[in-house]
Amino acid sequence: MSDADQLKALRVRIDSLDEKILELISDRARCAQDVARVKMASLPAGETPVFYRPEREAWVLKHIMELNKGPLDNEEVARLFREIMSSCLALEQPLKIAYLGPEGTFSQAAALKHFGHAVISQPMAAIDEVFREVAAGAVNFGVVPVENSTEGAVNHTLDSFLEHDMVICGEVELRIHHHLLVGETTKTDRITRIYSHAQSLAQCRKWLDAHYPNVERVAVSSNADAAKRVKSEWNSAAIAGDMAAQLYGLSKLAEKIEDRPDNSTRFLIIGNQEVPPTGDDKTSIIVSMRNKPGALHELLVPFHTNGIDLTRIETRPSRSGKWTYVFFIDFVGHHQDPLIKDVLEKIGNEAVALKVLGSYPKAVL
Ligand SMILES: O=C(O)C(=O)C[C@]1(C(=O)O)C=C[C@@H](O)C=C1
Repeated sequence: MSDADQLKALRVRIDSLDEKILELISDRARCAQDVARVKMASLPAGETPVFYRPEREAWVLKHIMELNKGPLDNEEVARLFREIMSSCLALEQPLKIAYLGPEGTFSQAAALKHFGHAVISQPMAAIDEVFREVAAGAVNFGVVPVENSTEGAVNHTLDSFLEHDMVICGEVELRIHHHLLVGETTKTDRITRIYSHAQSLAQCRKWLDAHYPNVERVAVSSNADAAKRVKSEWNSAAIAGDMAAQLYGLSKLAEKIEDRPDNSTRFLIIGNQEVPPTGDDKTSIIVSMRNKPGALHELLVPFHTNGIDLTRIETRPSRSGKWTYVFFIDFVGHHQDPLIKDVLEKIGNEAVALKVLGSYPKAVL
């Protein structure tokens, strides 16, 4: 067979496989519609069903990854199924998601990674606004950054948890790649100013010291805002990610300029929905202890004696008294697990205040 004939035969095969895939996807979508009907029928009149089920979504994605035999890698296969599930859920209920805007931020990329593209994503001007939109019921969920592997905690997010009653329903981790972006009119040899968010400037500090030591670094409210500014300024550049570059039509003068190649940010999904255990969960709590010597030790002992894996501990001023502090703690397990229940009870007995922010499936993607 000639190359042209081989290509033709392979494309006929691909067409026929696509038809089968389409049939199967449509079948799956009809199943999701039936699921929605069952969820609605099983509720007393007036109550809204819970369509979005993070614990089930985590199971589906993990199951697919376990079954996968290649040639596509696990992450790629899970990403495809993430989008299929996102479209199926949109048939049941289109989710509204608030994120730290403007459009093109890493928070938006995190929201789409977690929920897929079949959601209505709404940019907010500040982290606190994301919390307020969720609390007011104007959106179903919010996506907020909570920690970066290079720069540490995002304090605005931690402080917002002290002011709002919110449930953490999930987490998502995003590898953060920064690029130096310029517009069509930028004179690349005469750059005098580089815009970015303060965290991003910090994440690229060494690269900037080496390549643009004498250029002014200007911190703005977001990377996307930085990208927007360079469009109209011939002597400036921005540090931002792929989404912002695409959105504002900028090109990359230098790629992946973050100082640490593993630079990642963890985001939290906030809402009003308790998530049942999956067997592979994390829990986040806020605790304030009495201001006395050994208070932190006392707090940590029950975790240690029960072999519970702490994944993060952060301290913030409590806002209710001078020199008093609260601890934000993440650990492995679900607050409904008997062992975790026991530990929380012990801590609760010693603490001034203890609040479970939520238990949620560990990030799958
Ligand atoms: O299993 C459910 O409860 C569904 O609604 C179906 C489905 C899916 O497409 O697999 C859709 C949305 C949920 O978040 C979880 C799973």
